This record gives sequence, C-alpha cells and structure tokens, in this order.
Amino acid sequence: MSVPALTRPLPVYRAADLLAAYLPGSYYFSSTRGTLLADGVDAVVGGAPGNRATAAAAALAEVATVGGAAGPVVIGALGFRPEAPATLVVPSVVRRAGAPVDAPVPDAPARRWSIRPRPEPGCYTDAVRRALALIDGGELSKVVLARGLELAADGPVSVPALLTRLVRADPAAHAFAIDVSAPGDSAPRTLVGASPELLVSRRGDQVVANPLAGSLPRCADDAENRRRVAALLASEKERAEHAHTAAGVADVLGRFCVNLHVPAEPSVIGTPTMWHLSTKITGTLAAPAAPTSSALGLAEALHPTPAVCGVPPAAARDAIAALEPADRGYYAGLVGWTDISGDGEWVVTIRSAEVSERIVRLHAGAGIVSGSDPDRELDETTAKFQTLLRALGEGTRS
Ligand SMILES: C=C(O[C@H]1C=CC=C(C(=O)O)[C@@H]1O)C(=O)O
Repeated sequence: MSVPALTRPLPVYRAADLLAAYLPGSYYFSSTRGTLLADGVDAVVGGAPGNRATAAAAALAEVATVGGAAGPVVIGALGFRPEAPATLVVPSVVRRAGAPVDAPVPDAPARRWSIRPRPEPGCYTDAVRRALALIDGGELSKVVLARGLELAADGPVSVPALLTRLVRADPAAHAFAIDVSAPGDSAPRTLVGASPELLVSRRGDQVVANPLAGSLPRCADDAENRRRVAALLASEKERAEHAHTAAGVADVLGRFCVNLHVPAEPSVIGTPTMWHLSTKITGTLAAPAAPTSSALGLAEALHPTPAVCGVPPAAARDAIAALEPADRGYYAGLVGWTDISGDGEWVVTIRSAEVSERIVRLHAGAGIVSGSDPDRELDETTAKFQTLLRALGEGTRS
C-alpha cells in the first residue's frame, strides 16, 4: 500500500495583500524581484561589524526548520558607521509574493507638520565649501555630504500609509519598512523608504550591483526631462562623480567574481523625483558557498560605497564625521535580506526616514567632487527629500 506524501500546500499571496498586511513591528521589503513580509523574531543575528554574514549563516542553519512558506531569511538594516546600531533578525514567519504592480496612490492621511532642517541650509553649504577645500588640497577626490530634516506631525504618523504611498508611487523601487526599535526607545521606531540603489543582489552564483551617482531632479515637463537626461550624460562633473562610485563597486565585486561585466558608459535611470547616472554591474561568484559570498557578505564588503561615502574611503569617512553635525544612524547604511542558500537583495538606505510616533527624520546627501557648486548640491538634497515628503503628503517643502 502506498503512503500518500505529506504535503502542505504553499499559501499564494499577492504583493498587494502583503503590503496591506504590513503592520509596524513587521519587516517588509519589496522590489522588482518580489515582496517579502516577515513577522516575529526567532533569532537576533549578532556578529562583529564586517563579519555578520557568518553569524547570519549560523543563525539560519539553526532555525532552518521554520520560516513559513519560503524558508527562513535574515532581514534587517545596518547603519552607515560600522559601530552604528544594527537590526538583523531571523523572523518566525516569512510570506512572499511577486513584485508590486501599478495601482493608484491613496491619499496621504491629513496631517499638519512642522519641519526643521538639521542643520540649517547655510551650514550645509558651508560644509560643502569646506569639503571642496579638502578636495582642492588633494586629501579627497569625492565625499558625500548629507543633511537632515526633522518633521513633527500633529498626531501619530501611520507607517503603513507611508509605506503604501511609497510602493504605489514607484513599484519598481526597493521599498522597505523595518522595525528598528531599540531598548530604551520611548516609542517603536521604523526605518522606511524607497531606495533606487541596488547595493547587491545574488541568485545562485550570479550577482548584480547597480551603483548610482550623479543626479538631476525630475520635473513634470517631458521635453525638459529629456534635456536633463542629456545634460546628465554630458556633464564631466557628474560623470566623474559617478565613475568613482562605479569603480569602487567593481573593484570590490571583482575580488569575489570569476568574471565581472562593467559597462564602459553609464546610463540614466529615473525615479518619480530624480534622474541618476547608473551602471549595472553583473558577475559570477568564484566561491558561492562561502558565507562571505552570501548576499549579506557581499553587501558588507561593498559598504560604504562612494555613493554614500567617498574616495578615498577613510579620508571621506573622517570628512563626514567632521563636517556633518549629527550621526547618520541607519541612513546611508544597507537594508535587505539573505536566505539560507546565500541568495538575497541588499540596497543602499537612501530616500529613507526613521519614524517614531509623531516624528519623522529624513536624510539626503549629495556627492561633492571638484567643480561642485554648494547651492546646487543643497538643491539636489532638497530634490531627494521629495520622495519621502510627497509620500507624507508634504512635497516641495524643505
Ligand atoms: C546619497 C544619496 O544619493 C546617492 C545616490 C544617488 C545619487 C547620488 C548623488 O548624485 O550624489 C548619491 O551618491 C541620497 O539620496 O541621499
């Protein structure tokens, strides 16, 4: 007598269902590769900065029997500085669906906001001038300087509404909402955003990275947008800014890959708010079984790329510490997931915010190279804020 196989039908979810099911405290990540919604914490992944991939692999091996339909993952976010707070967990339940599809953007909840730039715009342009002096002095070739906005609402901010508006405004973005609450926080804290920048994606032995640098704002006029795209491609200064980033990423990935394809010329990608010079780098891993070659291992090796730090990296880090008045926290770090096979997707934490009850903290940065104009860099950060400001129903201010 044959024994029927014990099979459990895998639940099938739609991306829209998982987006609708997101609640603060969950872990959400979506991109053109698919949607992931995870809940509960089976294990917290520790590990020393730079070596978290090994700790992640060990944690995944230990909980390999749980993880719902999709098997266990490590999901979370690491901050910009190696010693910054980190959130990396193996959730108890993982639900997956395909990529988000086009759907109308719902209205933002009605809120009144008070907005404070941190620092004041004049302090930011002063910092850019000081960075240009370091560049002129030969200490640096590029540094990315960021500034912040602190928004206070007249009531609690709905993170599900914010996430939904971000995903609907740009279903191709890498959208995320990660619970980053820490002991001692007076209220739950969520890192939420829609990053255009793929740090690294891995499937089997195939890797893809998509460094971005060199930007212009997008506008409502098609002809003007075409002019801006052409201007971006033609600008020596923007191309130099981009070349530093693409070369930095290619250099690191080259150490892990047996072959690496780096297009000779950048292309342009668009988000609803920005145009960016882009280089899509692809490669084949030499040792895919090594934890250091997992998606998280590669992401840690790549971070921080010159898209958020600079060249040379140590001097750029020092300049950022000296010229930015506040810590970046999770901004300009990495956010994503890795599974037990080492596959996964990590993105650069830009176009992001930390939300805690009534307060939303945003950051945006711009790459400073020889020839940068402080006022234009300020304007670029203002344009980059629009992704989050529009999703909050507060576009065009700052
Ligand atoms: C640092 C940010 O963007 C990076 C990614 C794309 C273009 C950039 C730029 O043109 O400066 C930045 O390197 C940010 O959005 O905060």
